[in-house]
Amino acid sequence: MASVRVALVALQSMTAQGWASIGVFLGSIVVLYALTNERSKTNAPVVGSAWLGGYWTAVRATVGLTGYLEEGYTKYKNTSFQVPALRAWVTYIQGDLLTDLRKAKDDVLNFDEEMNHAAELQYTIGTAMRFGRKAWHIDALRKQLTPSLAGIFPSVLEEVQWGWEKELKLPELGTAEEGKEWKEVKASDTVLRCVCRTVTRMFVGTTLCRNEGYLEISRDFSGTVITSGFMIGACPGFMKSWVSEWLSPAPDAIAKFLPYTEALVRVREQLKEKYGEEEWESHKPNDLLQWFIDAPGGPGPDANALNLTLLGMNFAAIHSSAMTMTHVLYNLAASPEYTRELREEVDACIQEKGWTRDALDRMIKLESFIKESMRLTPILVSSVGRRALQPFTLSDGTTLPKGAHIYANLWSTQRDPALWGADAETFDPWRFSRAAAAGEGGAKNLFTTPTPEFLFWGYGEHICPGRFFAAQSIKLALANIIGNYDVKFPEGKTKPAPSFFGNACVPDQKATVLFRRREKA
Ligand code: HEM
Repeated sequence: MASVRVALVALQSMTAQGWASIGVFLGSIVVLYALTNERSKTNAPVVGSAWLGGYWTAVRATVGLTGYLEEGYTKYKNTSFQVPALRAWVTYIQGDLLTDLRKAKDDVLNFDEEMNHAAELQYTIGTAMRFGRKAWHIDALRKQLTPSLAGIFPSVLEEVQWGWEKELKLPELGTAEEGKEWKEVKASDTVLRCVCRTVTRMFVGTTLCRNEGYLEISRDFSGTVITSGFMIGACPGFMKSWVSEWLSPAPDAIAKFLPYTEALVRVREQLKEKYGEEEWESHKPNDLLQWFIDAPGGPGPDANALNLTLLGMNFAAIHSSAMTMTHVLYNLAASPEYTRELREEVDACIQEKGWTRDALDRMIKLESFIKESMRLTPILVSSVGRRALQPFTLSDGTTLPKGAHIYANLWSTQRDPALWGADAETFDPWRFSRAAAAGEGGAKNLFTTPTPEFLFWGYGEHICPGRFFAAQSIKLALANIIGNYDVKFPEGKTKPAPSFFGNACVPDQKATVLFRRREKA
């Protein structure tokens, strides 16, 4: 309050000269903004207003991009349109134009450059960690992680079950504490903590996935990168490097993470020497760090390079999975009628196959429920972001100059009645399991299959390589919740609406849900 009072007094005593200086400063920011962003403008129609170089629309789109996406989708179906953002003009495509985006190679429409620009990675993380430059780490995810999903299933299961027990700390049923068995927890925090444990177990194994210090750095890192990237992105180009001096989370996180990575690598090298090359093969850990060390073309046991790449992977994996899972958990807590049906399926599969991957694969309704949540509450409202490295013309005649930014309109596509039926806006949990049971759609019903209608994981060459792991972990965590706990919203509360920030669709960060142990017959 005191600082507000000081500010008010300062404003009241401001001279005409003071006001003029503030006006000139703000005006220069808008002019600089307009001049810098003009370069990314295309000849596509503008949705919103080009007034003040688009600055006003850009400010409004920061928390209301979906409104512009819907307007553009309705007006320009199958063609492109553009909306200004604080960091640049962005061209959105939809419908048939997705084929252009899928076919374009990186030397024309580039993934890395767009990710670096969107999250200002060169300022927030540093150039050494730029997202997709080292293809060896993507190869490791595709060639090692996905085929290892069955092998790592028992450890992921153990971490999921241990993590939820640890975070919820529920009293046993029938103990003195009975009657207080419902426990209220902040949903987004609890999910983030559990997801971080699971991801860390897969990344570096058991040594660190229960180390609270390590988990804290992992959790905080991506969140800080995202928020500081947004703030830096909103500044005119000449200020970015200066602002990032204050905001970049990279140096701190890299320094804190390094001793852990060094210790892990050192122990592995010592063990390798002890066992000898041949025996090491059957003893070495089955985790991401080891796949990175062994990756052809990778850095080998260079702890500095591995440290940066692991942090980059944290950035890609943790908040994306946690936000997705929180959206799904809200849908679950909001619908006890669906939980009953899901529980029947989970119980039947576990009874027949135990807690195995086979059982999980048979939970078709659960997968449908999760996919429906991903469809209506995705974590990004536009995806498949690319930056033009050279001029490129889309098949509707839109010309992208060098430096232009292009995205697929995920939000409107995933809720278009022409693609999903008249009830496109309704949460229909069995939409995909029903189609599968009717023999319609085949693999299109799976929650990991990208299609031009389901852009949740991206599309084309850079489709998320972690999606099979992410989807399996989320499904497993949900099956664990349904099988072992009851969950609902507190009395009088319903599912909270997400909030929108830039391109992100963020599940409510404050809402609570109630958990209790499930009473089993
Ligand atoms: C629900 C969780 C996740 C979501 C929604 C998600 C979504 C995405 C999306 C939309 C892209 C861009 C694709 C494109 O532009 O076409 C992407 C790329 C990527 N994702 Fe994920 N992701 C998730 C989890 C993960 C996990 C768990 C990992 C690692 C284990 C991961 C690693 C990556 C990497 C490395 C890329 C860059 C691919 C490249 O450079 O070609 N993601 N993800």
